[in-house]
Amino acid sequence: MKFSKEDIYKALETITAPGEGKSLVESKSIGNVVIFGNEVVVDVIISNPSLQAKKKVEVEIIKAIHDHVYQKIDVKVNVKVKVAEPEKKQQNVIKGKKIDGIQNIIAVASGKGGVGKSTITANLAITLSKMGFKVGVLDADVYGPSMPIMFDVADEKPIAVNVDGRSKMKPIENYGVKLLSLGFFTQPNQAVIWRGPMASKALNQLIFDADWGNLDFMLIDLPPGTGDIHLSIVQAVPITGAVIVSTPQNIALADAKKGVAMFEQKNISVPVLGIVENMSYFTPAELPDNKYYIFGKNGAKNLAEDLNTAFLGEVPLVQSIREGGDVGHPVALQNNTPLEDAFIHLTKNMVTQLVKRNDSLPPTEAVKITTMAGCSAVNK
Ligand SMILES: Nc1ncnc2c1ncn2[C@@H]1O[C@H](COP(=O)(O)OP(=O)(O)OP(=O)(O)O)[C@@H](O)[C@H]1O
Repeated sequence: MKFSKEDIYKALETITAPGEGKSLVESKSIGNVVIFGNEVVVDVIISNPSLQAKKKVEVEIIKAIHDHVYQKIDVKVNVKVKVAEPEKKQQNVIKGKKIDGIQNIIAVASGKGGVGKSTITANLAITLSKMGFKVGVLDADVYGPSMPIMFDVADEKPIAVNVDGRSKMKPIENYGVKLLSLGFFTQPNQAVIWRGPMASKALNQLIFDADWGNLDFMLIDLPPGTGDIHLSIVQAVPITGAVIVSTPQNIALADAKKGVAMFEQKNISVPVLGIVENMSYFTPAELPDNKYYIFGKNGAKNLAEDLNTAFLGEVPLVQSIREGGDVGHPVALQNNTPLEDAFIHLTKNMVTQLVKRNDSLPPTEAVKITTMAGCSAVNK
């Protein structure tokens, strides 16, 4: 049976592009169609990153070609996820005032709430500190600042110190990490309603009116979502790169994709260092060789591949991670355990991506951390 590209395109016209109300052809979702004898390869680009959406479009394409052209065609479908193309020139521009003494600022974000962004931030910070870096954490999660509990300093209050004739807030320090959080200034049972400008003013004070000293890394734990606060922070602070945390679950991945798109937007242009998959699988203590993929398998890994960003690593769903956070003793403080290893792996990958990013940045816009390349943490 002979058939042409036109026959294939006609068949593809019968399929509606998800969320577009037009056919795959009309919405320009078909990247390419190649025919090799009895084999047809279709490249399709969709905007929904979930595995279900990819599978659905693949099945529809195969069926349409079989129904409308010929039953026995061997159809191969390559599904790619559409990413908002960052403008090449803009990508390396770091916005905001440089903060003296702070070398690299990393925003940790998630699209969806409750995926473990704060847990990952706390453990990354502790791992960086164990590797010998000077680390600070700014808890900017205005909706639920949890860092004071995770660092076991919930009852502390930052004091004012005099720095060069100016009064500044002194971060609280524990586990080798300096910490400031909006949580230090609110009552634990008080529901504070922050308006965007008010929250960003408070956060600006925690950044610029604080005595952070010299830091290799400041990690900013952002609130979940892609809102007002994020915009205020990225405009005020020269963020070196963003780390996106997601679980492998479809709804979390869809939100993580929005998070990546937010940082890559033309007027934000914060380089995304990569994606961390949290709660990748569960292993019961009594069956240490079994892995249960409760939220789905490899979702964040696939998303990272689709979005052409680095996959930084996976962290399992483990009771001790939750307990460690709740009692103020994060698991990264452990020595010689699989969980310590997981966070070391994650942290090394993040630093490696950061070094790559800084290498490609003009020297005036980002302070290179390649001076720390001698540190065993850096995989160059
Ligand atoms: N890998 C994990 N294994 C077990 N529990 C986890 C893991 N990661 C996070 N948790 C637990 O899940 C809950 C939510 O985590 P966390 O507060 O870090 O999420 P978040 O994304 O920062 O939430 P928020 O939306 O409030 O910012 C916490 O109780 C935490 O201890």
